Amino acid sequence: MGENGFEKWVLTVTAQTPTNIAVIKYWGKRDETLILPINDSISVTLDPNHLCTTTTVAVSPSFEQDRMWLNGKELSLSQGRYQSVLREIRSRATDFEDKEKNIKITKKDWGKLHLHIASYNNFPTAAGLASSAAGLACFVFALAKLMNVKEDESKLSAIARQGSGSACRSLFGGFVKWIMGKDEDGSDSVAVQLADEKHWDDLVIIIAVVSSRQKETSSTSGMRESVETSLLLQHRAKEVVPERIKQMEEAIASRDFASFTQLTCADSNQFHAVCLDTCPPIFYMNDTSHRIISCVEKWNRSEETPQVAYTFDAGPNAVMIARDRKSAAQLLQRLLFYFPPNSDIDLNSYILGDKSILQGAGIHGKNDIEALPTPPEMKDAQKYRGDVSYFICTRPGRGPVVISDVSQSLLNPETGLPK
Ligand SMILES: Nc1ncnc2c1ncn2[C@@H]1O[C@H](COP(=O)(O)OP(=O)(O)OP(=O)(O)O)[C@@H](O)[C@H]1O
Ligand SMILES: C[C@@](O)(CCOP(=O)(O)OP(=O)(O)O)CC(=O)O
Repeated sequence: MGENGFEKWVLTVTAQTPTNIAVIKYWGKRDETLILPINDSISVTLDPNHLCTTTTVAVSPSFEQDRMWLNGKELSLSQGRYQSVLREIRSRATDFEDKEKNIKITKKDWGKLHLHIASYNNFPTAAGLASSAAGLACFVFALAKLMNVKEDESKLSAIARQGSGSACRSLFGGFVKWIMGKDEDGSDSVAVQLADEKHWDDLVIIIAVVSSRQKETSSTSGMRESVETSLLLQHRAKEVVPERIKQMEEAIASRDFASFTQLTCADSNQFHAVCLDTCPPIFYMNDTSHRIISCVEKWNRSEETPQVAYTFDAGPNAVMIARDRKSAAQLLQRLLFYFPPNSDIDLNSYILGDKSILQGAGIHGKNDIEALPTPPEMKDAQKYRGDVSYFICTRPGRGPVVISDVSQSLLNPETGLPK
């Protein structure tokens, strides 16, 4: 290992990884431990400038056990999923040498050395914004870099998959497909990139973080119950998704927004229909979610061609994908008309992310929100003030990167403890 006799060195790597939103949903496993799905899925990676996980991993002979801190609080790594991922990564570690620092770690050493991991999500954790996807992908990506794992992103995706299914799609930017695979050991259940983030860069994504008090069923247990009880899920996985995957791949390749929207909305609605078809039924969307669907559907129908796609994961938050900046501005006007902020909230904390969309919508202050006209396609002018906590404006984004700027490390380079 270290050859300086003192064994005091700490070696660190910091990485940043995006989150993703599925447009053809993963819902249901055929293997719970390996996390193998019952159908393929497709996602869009979200811009890490607005939603991302940053993780620093460190190794040192002075560490006495594996430890992890999430958003500054220590959490246990004893959970089966973290253990599977750590085992898989360690088994692929290769020799590492830093002559300058006089550090040498052999493949065998990696099995004995302990790790410190500190991670930070720049958005709320466990709020239905897929923190587990970005988090587990970053965990795997950063450790793979530290341990000199020489496998490509698809191979790493098969490891991230064992931490959380949707995490495997966060190993790539742009548009990503998780191929369900056939092998029993899961080696062919991997993510691949369909197109990078520049392929369709007109798209603008607006997320409505919907206020919700109720505790939701976790994705893991929800999908287990659906597999056990929903006949609609069997039909969906066998008959519906395979066809939709083909059509979605074509829609993305040809930037066909009308087909993209039709498929995205239909698939989100079918996923929530499966939840209702589960016994006992699972309700992820709430009244606000339904109002957002209705607003987008009415607007799309009033236009010659669809302007916005919507999709909802295992929670009430809406993710809306607009055709371009102009339609995103018009969407934001509609959303702010129906869901103006409470009086104690300022505009700056109500619209997060790419605030330039606000300018496009002609909204410079809260007064402009109050002055918004009723959207022409709507007769109902009722407002639902405070039903949305905040909006995030973003776009399709890039995949994981290593951050070489040491000032961004979350662990102290001397002690290996959180800064
Ligand atoms: N940065 C991270 N590093 C490692 N693990 C993380 C990280 N962020 C989240 N997690 C793990 O994911 C869990 C939260 O996942 P959960 O599925 O409940 O919420 P979510 O992913 O934010 O929402 P959803 O899956 O509904 O979109 C955390 O309790 C933690 O175990
Ligand atoms: C509705 C979804 O977001 C479900 C995500 O499920 P998870 O990946 O969170 O579940 P586990 O594999 O059990 O960790 C749809 C999707 O992302 O495809």
